Amino acid sequence: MNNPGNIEASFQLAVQQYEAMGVDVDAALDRMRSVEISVHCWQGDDVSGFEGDGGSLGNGLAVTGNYPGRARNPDELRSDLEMAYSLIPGKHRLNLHAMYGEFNGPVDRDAIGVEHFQGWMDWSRDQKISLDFNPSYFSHPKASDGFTLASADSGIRQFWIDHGIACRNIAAAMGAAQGNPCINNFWVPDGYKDTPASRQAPRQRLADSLDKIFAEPLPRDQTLDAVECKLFGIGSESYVVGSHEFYMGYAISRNKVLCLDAGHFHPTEVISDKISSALMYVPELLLHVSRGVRWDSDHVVTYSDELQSIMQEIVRGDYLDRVHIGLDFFDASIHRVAAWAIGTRNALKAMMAALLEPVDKIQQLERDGDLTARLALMEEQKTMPLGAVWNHYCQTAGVPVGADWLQNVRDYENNVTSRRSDHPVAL
Ligand SMILES: C[C@H](O)[C@H](O)[C@@H](O)C(=O)CO
Ligand SMILES: [Mn+2]
Repeated sequence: MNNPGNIEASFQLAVQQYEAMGVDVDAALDRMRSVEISVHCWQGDDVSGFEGDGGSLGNGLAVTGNYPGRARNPDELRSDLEMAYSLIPGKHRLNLHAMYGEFNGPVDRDAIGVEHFQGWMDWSRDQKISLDFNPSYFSHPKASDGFTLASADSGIRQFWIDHGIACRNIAAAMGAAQGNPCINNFWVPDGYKDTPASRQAPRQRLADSLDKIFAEPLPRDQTLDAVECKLFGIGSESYVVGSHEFYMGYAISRNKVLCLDAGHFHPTEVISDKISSALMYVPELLLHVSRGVRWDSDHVVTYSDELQSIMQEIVRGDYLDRVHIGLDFFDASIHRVAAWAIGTRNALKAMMAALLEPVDKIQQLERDGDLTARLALMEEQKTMPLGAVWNHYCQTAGVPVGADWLQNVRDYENNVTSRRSDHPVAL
């Protein structure tokens, strides 16, 4: 257990060190408090959803691990999320997928409505947690050949267009209820395992389907449409219809939010370097902060160089108002609440490090052509006492300091998640 007095004393020393570097720690903490991370619901149940048809995960998504105690219904998922939020400093959002509605019987995806998300909306109001949303274009019989909105079958396309329209209306209702835009992110898995004969035709169909979905303008203070590209998936190794170039062009030409997922590019390609380019041409970005290991493996976000670079880019470019930060990982080999806590705390810690940089100073050095001092100061940043400021931030936010949160998860595991059987429980 961390000692509160030591935490405060370490913080005061850290403030002096940052001040000596020209950094205003109070100002950084003020900005930090306004950073909202959209926590993804799907880490809590291995992307299963609550449609109750026992269908398996498909369309290029794979979750590995069999740690006991996944959430089996919305109440369990909400309970697990509340536990996770209690370990994370600040006020954050929830990113909900359409397959997580409360359906009380078979409701196909083209027929979902706001009523199926009323429970989530009530919960979000009570918890003061804003919602984001996603249509679910996977794990469904009408996506079993790997094609949805880009299908050559007009009936299949229409089904998924109707799903997209239904999801936009749900997202707009969520945004109206919460008083801020619900980001509605479209990830469409369509693609071929092997070399296509026409790369063009599916892309024309995808653009046409999306145009039909987005035909009705919805108030931007209620919902913002985002589109997410991908390089390849399991089973779509040779060709993904919604590639980076496809969605970059689509987002620019249709004034949409572009979603960049850290696991959706070549292994050595980083999204941190795309942020400033994309924001020259699209109004806003959504990030899916993830961690690919050799492929888009959706590992829990660690405090990696790329995570730090992503947050540095957001801060150095002054993009905090134009970049929405969401998470996208799913690991079933460790406790799922711990996965949320580790990944979200790391994302926030990296944001704090970026906010504690002497940005004006290093950018001035760069303008002056003093690249030696620029590198020297950037390197000094790496051993500044970030941990002391982070611990203070956690303590004052009323969440566990250091690794103390792990005991909370252990207690929750003993009292709650370990008592769940592996069999789904009906609502
Ligand atoms: C479940 C999510 O929508 C999904 O992970 C998507 O965002 C993605 O990244 C697919 O690879
Ligand atoms: Mn993603």
